[in-house]
Amino acid sequence: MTREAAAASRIWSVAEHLDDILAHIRPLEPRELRLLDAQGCVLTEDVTVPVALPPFDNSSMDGYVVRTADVQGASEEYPAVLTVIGDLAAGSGELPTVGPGEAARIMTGAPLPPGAEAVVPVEWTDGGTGRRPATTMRFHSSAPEGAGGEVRVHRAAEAGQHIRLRGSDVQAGDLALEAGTVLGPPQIGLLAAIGRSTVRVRPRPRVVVMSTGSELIQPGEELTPGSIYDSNSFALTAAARDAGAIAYRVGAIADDAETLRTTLEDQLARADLVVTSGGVSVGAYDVVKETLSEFGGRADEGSSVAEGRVEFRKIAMQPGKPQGFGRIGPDRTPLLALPGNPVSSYVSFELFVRPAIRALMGLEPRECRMVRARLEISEPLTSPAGKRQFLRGRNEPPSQGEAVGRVTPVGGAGSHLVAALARADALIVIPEDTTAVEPGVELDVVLLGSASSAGGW
Ligand SMILES: Nc1nc2c(c(=O)[nH]1)N[C@H]1C(S)=C(S)[C@@H](COP(=O)(O)OP(=O)(O)OC[C@H]3O[C@@H](n4cnc5c(N)ncnc54)[C@H](O)[C@@H]3O)O[C@H]1N2
Ligand code: MOO
Repeated sequence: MTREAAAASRIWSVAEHLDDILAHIRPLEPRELRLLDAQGCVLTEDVTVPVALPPFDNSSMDGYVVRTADVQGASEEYPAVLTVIGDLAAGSGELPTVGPGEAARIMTGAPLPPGAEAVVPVEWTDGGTGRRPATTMRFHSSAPEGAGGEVRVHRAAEAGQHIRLRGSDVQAGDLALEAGTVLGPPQIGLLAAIGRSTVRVRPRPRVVVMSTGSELIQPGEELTPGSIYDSNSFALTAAARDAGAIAYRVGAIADDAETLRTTLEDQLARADLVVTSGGVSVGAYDVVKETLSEFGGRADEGSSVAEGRVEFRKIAMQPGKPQGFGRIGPDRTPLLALPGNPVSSYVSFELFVRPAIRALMGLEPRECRMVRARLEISEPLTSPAGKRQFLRGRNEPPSQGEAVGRVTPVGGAGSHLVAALARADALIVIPEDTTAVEPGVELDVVLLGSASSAGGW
């Protein structure tokens, strides 16, 4: 038997196919990116703090800076009466010295002037009005003569009260973020706070999504007899973005080997990963299989994948049985060829493409949002022997007192059921050796897409 024939007759498990894909994917080389372009990416450098945060002692309240001795024992009945010598706003440069019997108005974040020992919030004073305790402050002037007048302080303050000390967040030389950190919003905020404008990360992979099939019409155009709208290129591009990639959608390519080959050659220039849909089963027009089995192939020894060819396999799963994987072109760009049935291609994305994108980003590829749930059905279900079945379902988390949640199938097992897929938020996993499932049985459930990252409020 030829190697191709042997490969074609072998049935791969879901795990074997994924293992093979991941064994042939290396994380992308790190690059220096601007902060917002690095969102969701893995940091590849240890980032140290160049200057302390906060960079200077500053007020945590709008109020007055005082010397503690001046306000000792102060009360509403016997207020401490202080002369106001100026205004300090956040960003103030020149600072007046606060002497005995003096105070300066200060805003949150403004630097502490010399002589000041504590901040009394404006609510502890009359706000300079000579009346009842104040609730707000009005702008005066940074000039001492403009700030004017007196303030009555109604409460004592301890040294350091309402003051944020220089370096109380991080000190110069501290490790701000360790290599390996995934940059979410707070990490990007910290990098900006310490003055970094760019950072070294593994970039988002560029994923080219191509659907194939002469029957495909782009949404917005007229359907002709026998044609259908190309939905896979949209679903897969959206899924690639959802997984963190920069995704390029290439509209449907006709079932023509030459067109497919030249389009692929063009697209390889901007691809870290290529995803195709359709043309991988045994039909007469399955050009993806025909074209890619040969694409960039070399006659040397080793596996097809190492040679820069795409190998087509049968996976013990439903939907998603026919799959192709290989590395093509001069850079040996990984390519996953997914089956054309819309549910099959989307399920294949979640099982194989999402981990591949994560691997390229340097993230843990197999991080799977899996929960256990009890199956809510009225009649027993059957499942094909020897295949792992992924039924679409709606998942409900456990109610109070329940150990596991519930999952209800949506639509049937048919891999053309896009409307049911759009109502689903989970895949119900029926193991290979299970051919019948009873109501109430507990099963693994894969939570789909970004729905799974919702916080547990
Ligand atoms: N004799 C056999 N026939 C089939 C087998 C088999 O083993 N023996 N496998 C079936 C399975 S399982 C699947 S899955 C499909 C895979 O087919 P292809 O990857 O070759 O895909 P196509 O034939 O191109 O299309 C299948 C189906 O999906 C529709 N489609 C394709 N692309 C899109 C798109 N971009 N948007 C929306 N819908 C799309 C297409 O019109 C077909 O209806 O093969 C089975 N057959
Ligand atoms: O992938 Mo087919 O069963 O996977 O429709």
